[in-house]
Amino acid sequence: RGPGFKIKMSRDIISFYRLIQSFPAVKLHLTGAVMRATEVEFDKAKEHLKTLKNDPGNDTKLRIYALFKQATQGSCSSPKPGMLDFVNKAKWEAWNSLGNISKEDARQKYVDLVGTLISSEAPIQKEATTAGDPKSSYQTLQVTTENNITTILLNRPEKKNAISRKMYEEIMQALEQAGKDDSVLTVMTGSGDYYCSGNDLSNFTQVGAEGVEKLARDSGELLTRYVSHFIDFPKPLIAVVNGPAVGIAVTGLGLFDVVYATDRATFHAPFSQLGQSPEGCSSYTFPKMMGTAKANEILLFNKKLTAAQACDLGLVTEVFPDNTFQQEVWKKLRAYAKLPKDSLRYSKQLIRGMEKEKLHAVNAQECVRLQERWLSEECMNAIMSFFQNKSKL
Ligand SMILES: CCCCCC/C=C/C(=O)SCCNC(=O)CCNC(=O)[C@H](O)C(C)(C)COP(=O)(O)OP(=O)(O)OC[C@H]1O[C@@H](n2cnc3c(N)ncnc32)[C@H](O)[C@@H]1OP(=O)(O)O
Repeated sequence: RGPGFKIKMSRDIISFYRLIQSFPAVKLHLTGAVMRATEVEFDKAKEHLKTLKNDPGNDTKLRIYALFKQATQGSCSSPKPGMLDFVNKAKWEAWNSLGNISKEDARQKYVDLVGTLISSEAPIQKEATTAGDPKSSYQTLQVTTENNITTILLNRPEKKNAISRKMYEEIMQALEQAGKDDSVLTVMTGSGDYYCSGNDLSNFTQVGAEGVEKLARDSGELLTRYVSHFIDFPKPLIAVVNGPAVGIAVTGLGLFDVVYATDRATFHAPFSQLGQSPEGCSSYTFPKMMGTAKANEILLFNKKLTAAQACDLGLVTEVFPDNTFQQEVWKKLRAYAKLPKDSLRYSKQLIRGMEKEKLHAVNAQECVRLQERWLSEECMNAIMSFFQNKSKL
């Protein structure tokens, strides 16, 4: 058996490429211009294989493996591995299935197969660098994909990442893209010292000619759509809470799958102080998560939680010291992002699926109540106070 047999079949394409590289050097006894050219192509194909971005799947990997073995060692003559040695048996079968095809034929097929894989990726690479790529056109966010993780960075640090109307729209757009892209995990985090100070209160000061009723209706519609994007998000969604969180940035956490927080973070949902009522499905998720009595202190009486308290109540998964927060969290996330993508998606859908209908109903009900609240004197006074610098949370 060659050294490649030590490697598990389920590893990604990079591991697979290492497997191929670890084989003994190819010794070809070929003569003549045409055959030497094929040898050069074969070496080039090995190099090209390194540049593949997407895992071509186990069947193709087995085919590449078999062609490589046939091209370099000839027909398979090793004994068939035992029934329970699944990985080596699959490799042996792939190689053996090539029968007596010549080394030259196998080499040519290897070159052709790698060429097909590379060219099938070419349009995707081109698309990702197009100037009009929506990922690079956000005004209030920075969206990046690296190590199988798409990160949505709330990027209005000068306003403590308060969510303007533009930002609501851009977050929805970023979630739609992240839900469809090749990443395994999606992360939301904040730039600067805050995670997010919640709704930008100036959203309520831009009253058009059609009056405040229209503004309240539009805001209700916007909020319903916004929260729905979290309810329906198809893959694991993780909040990296890098600092204080306020309002909808707290209530929406019940719709994330994992929440990591720095010990500097606080969690504050000051609805009654603002003359408003809960949103982000928190009127359902918070009592369910922590019990009604604990939820009431937060949602009715504006109790601000420390990160440790939020963790005890189940709103936060784990708290980290601020000085090692980023390092520890990202190390964890990079490891999670190596897990099989589809398995994570389907598992999330099983965990959340039964609740979706209920969550949409709660969202709709909360938004109807808020439309009424935004027109109330209590709410208008609170917003005026903030902008007259009379009140801060
Ligand atoms: C379309 C409608 C959907 C509605 C959804 C329903 C959602 C509800 C909620 O989210 S309710 C929660 C709303 N948030 C707040 O009430 C927070 C208000 N902000 C504050 O109390 C404070 O700014 C603070 C405690 C977050 C931070 O205080 P401090 O550290 O002293 O910083 P500054 O106050 O100086 O803030 C810097 C700068 O940012 C502006 N800013 C901060 N948060 C908001 C905000 N939520 N809305 C608008 N602007 C905000 C602040 O005014 C300062 O701006 P300036 O430098 O003065 O221009």
